[in-house]
Amino acid sequence: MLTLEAISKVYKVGAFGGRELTAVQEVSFAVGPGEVVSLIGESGSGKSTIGRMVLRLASVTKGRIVFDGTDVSRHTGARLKAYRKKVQGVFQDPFSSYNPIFKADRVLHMIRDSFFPGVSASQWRTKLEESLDAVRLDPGQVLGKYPHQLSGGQLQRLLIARALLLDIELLVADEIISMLDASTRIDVLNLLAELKERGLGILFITHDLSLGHYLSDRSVILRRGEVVEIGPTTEVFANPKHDYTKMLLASVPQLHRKWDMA
Ligand SMILES: Nc1ncnc2c1ncn2[C@@H]1O[C@H](COP(=O)(O)OP(=O)(O)OP(=O)(O)O)[C@@H](O)[C@H]1O
Repeated sequence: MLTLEAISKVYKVGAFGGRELTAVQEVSFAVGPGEVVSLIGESGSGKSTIGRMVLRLASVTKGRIVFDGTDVSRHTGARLKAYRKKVQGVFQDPFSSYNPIFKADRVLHMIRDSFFPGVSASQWRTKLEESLDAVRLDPGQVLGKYPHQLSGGQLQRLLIARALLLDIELLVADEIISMLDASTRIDVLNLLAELKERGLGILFITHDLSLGHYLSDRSVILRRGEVVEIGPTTEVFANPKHDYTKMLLASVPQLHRKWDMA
């Protein structure tokens, strides 16, 4: 479904854009239908830049993003809009995705305006109910409410419902549970697992190895913009080959162990 072929991103930085920063260097991997691929790395390793390139929110400096056999990396206009019907993203901070002066479900109605202008009110209502049902939200509890009246978990689910309105094939989930409390995290992770069962491909971006492990079929370990290790998650976690992966795994806190000051 999605294949990244040696994609690179070079940002112009410094005064007047006089310097270049290579944030992502020749990264290649694939995400298939019903597959969860974790993209794991420390802060600044280039994870979000890759997610933003996949979502076509950042331009691709070099390489190709192939989706269902077509290079989408330079799509614009109607072709980009068609791609975005299939590929959507949800990000870390659910609160920043909402305008506090509008009701939260405005994010859903905006999808109708831009993608389904011809759909009748009753057809839209059915579609809305289906997508809220898929993320296990009760319409009565969330529709007509302002963002501050909803929890972080509800807002994050609403954003996933928004993506589902479009019959997406791939979801880019960029640190979507980092800001949620522990019990809501498991809820959202379980929801992603259900969506995976229905055939949705998920690119799960995280700096947290334990979260990366929970859901994913394959893991891509990123360091300073380059892939250092890639493979089935169980193998990468049980038998890490690269020193950087070993270091990341060693730094995961162990619940049964106390912090050793020595
Ligand atoms: N718009 C931008 N302009 C210039 N440099 C950028 C831009 N966005 C990101 N960078 C730089 O690119 C590198 C990779 O950043 P990116 O946000 O992709 O990393 P990340 O792994 O997602 O980090 P985090 O987990 O902290 O979000 C960093 O050095 C960052 O400073």
